[in-house]
Amino acid sequence: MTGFFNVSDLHTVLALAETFPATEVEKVPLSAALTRILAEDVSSDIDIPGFDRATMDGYAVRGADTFGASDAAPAWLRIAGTVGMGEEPAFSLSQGEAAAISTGGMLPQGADAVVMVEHTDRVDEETIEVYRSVAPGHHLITRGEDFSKGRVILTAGTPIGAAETGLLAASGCQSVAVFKRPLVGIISTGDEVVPVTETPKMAEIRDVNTHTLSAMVTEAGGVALPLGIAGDGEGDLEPLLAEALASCDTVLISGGSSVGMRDRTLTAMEGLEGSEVLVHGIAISPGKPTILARVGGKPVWGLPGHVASAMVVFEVVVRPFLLAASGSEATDRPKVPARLSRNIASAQGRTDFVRTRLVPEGEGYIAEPLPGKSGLIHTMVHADGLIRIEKDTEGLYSDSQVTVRLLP
Ligand SMILES: Nc1nc2c(c(=O)[nH]1)N[C@H]1C(S)=C(S)[C@@H](COP(=O)(O)OP(=O)(O)OC[C@H]3O[C@@H](n4cnc5c(N)ncnc54)[C@H](O)[C@@H]3O)O[C@H]1N2
Ligand code: MOO
Repeated sequence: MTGFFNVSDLHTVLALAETFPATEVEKVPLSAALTRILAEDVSSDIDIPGFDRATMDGYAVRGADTFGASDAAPAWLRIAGTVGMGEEPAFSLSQGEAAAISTGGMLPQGADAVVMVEHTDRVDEETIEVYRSVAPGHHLITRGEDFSKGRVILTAGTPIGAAETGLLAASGCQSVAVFKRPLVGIISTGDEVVPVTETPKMAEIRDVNTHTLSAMVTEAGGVALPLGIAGDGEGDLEPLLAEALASCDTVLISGGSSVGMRDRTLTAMEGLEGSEVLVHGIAISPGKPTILARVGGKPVWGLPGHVASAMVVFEVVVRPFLLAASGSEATDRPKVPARLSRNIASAQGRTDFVRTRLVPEGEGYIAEPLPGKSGLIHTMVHADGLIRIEKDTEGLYSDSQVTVRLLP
């Protein structure tokens, strides 16, 4: 029987991510750029904003003209004009002058501040009283204050969220260069595994992994292509694997990655032309029986069949590869500190990922490890995050401070 001859450390496996190429680049309209990963640096074609702009309704003034102004001793200013929205003022302010302006209006030449309308009174058609002094720069956004022309405003590798979309719009990007979403073929294996459409007979189970893995691929920015269920017989997996490799950037096979008599994933991978098995066994728990092969430059993964193991391996191992392939720089999940509710034992020599619930306690959280076998999906349903226990640690004591990596 084959054994795990060469169990690799997690960091050694993760370092392999950079040996796989990123996906190609495509241009998408700005309206379709949300959640995509920027493939090139973007700079603005204009200063943003392109002019000094009022942030309050009131009067554009020269700040110095208002110094010392108060309710008891207001400053008197002459109204030189009114600024129209979207119009460049055709006049400038001289000493002792003000211009009526609305929020977003362009300051006339000579003005360097805005006084709010509620701090003024109109004496007559030509004159206002100002009751507060305003320093130069007050109540305005200066030209280029958000971004200046030609400066890189977003770098390649940035995930495009709502704010980035707004910035791209402000800088005139109608179409955006993004990495293509990696297409991920997903195959389940096992004579006992039946599709969701069937009621399992005794000794059969419904296919869970196709669905959890598809969801996780989508969440990681990929496109999932479920390809069905392969039986455990000799040659059952090969046609689906060939189909996956012909069309996909990455392939995930769940089940059959261990050392049992019907575990054929490794054999199928080794039988592919030009395949190179890079990993057979990772020093993590759950997830030790994980395989990674390179076939035609593409990663082909054999994930454990146990439902929670497959999810944890995807989260801590496969996801970083997918993000790297999508050009994304952001791989870390948010983490929160928490107080551990009980002792957790851990074997030396492997990195453990403990499924954990978070219970609010005062300003922070208690981390409650979820005991449960890795074949139980409910442990993942109830988990808010994972506690990582390093391989040279024997365990963690109750009440110790831990860091919980949040699951989406
Ligand atoms: N002698 C040993 N046996 C096992 C070891 C070991 O080191 N020595 N490792 C165990 C661990 S840990 C895991 S994890 C599993 C992984 O085994 P496989 O990847 O070969 O997976 P299977 O045997 O095919 O299935 C395991 C389990 O998961 C169920 N399964 C499979 N696919 C699906 C699916 N798509 N949806 C739902 N459930 C699925 C399957 O019915 C089995 O119950 O090996 C241990 N054994
Ligand atoms: O390592 Mo297995 O993946 O515990 O369930």
